[in-house]
Amino acid sequence: MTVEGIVPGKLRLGVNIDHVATVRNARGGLTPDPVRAALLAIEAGADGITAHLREDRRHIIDSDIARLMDSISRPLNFEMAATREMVDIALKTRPHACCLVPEKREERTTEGGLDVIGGRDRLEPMVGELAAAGIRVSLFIEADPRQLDAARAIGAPVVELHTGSYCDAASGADRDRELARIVQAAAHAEVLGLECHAGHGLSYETVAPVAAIPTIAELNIGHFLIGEAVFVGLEQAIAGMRRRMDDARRAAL
Ligand SMILES: CC(=O)[C@@H](O)[C@H](O)COP(=O)(O)O
Ligand SMILES: NCC(=O)COP(=O)(O)O
Repeated sequence: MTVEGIVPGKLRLGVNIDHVATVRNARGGLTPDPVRAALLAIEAGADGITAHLREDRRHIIDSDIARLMDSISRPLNFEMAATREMVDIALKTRPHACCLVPEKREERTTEGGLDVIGGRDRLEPMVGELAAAGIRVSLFIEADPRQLDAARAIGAPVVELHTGSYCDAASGADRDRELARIVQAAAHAEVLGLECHAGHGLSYETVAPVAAIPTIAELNIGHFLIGEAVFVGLEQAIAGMRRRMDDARRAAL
């Protein structure tokens, strides 16, 4: 299935619009509209849109997903917990892609990767159901080769490496260590034949070394871009990220 916005070999940018909805929900109204943000992001060069429908609907709500499906011309990457409720919503909605992420109501944001090893029996049938519906399934995991092996074993074609520990590292040495884990995991994904994405916490300061990893096909970035957009606008914020990604990838080739 050819999907507009997916060019083989290009490092794609998926813009996560969750936190436009966070601002909207702060007052319970209709603005700022995350769908308008998605349309502007696509105009600014986003290759896809990511939206996380959390169980507690703290930001993206069900009608946002429906309106995104009706409005955007680029692929929707629907982030969701691995629950029956969310699988049923995904099967009804049929987004281009689903990314299964761990979720706890008490967390401020995603705290870690999906435990595919421990949750294999529960995850494998869900991956199968979503894939059978023509949805590209990715698993949001730590940069751990064992989790990649498990993702491959249950038939997920894509993994997204959690870059939070790398982005949040307290020192240069810690950041270098976390980056090395991501580099090794991305290489392992290629050996396994898995498409490799990365995301969480990426910013202008941290994106280049991850974008330089040649086997990574897509970066999903949201919180930093929405924050930057408060000061310079969404188009300029995205253009700045796109430029840093492309410069890093070009320098690495
Ligand atoms: C999985 C991930 O890292 C993010 O895409 C996720 O959406 C983070 O959750 P919040 O957007 O609620 O912070
Ligand atoms: N899966 C990562 C994502 O979609 C965006 O994460 P963040 O940039 O909002 O931390």
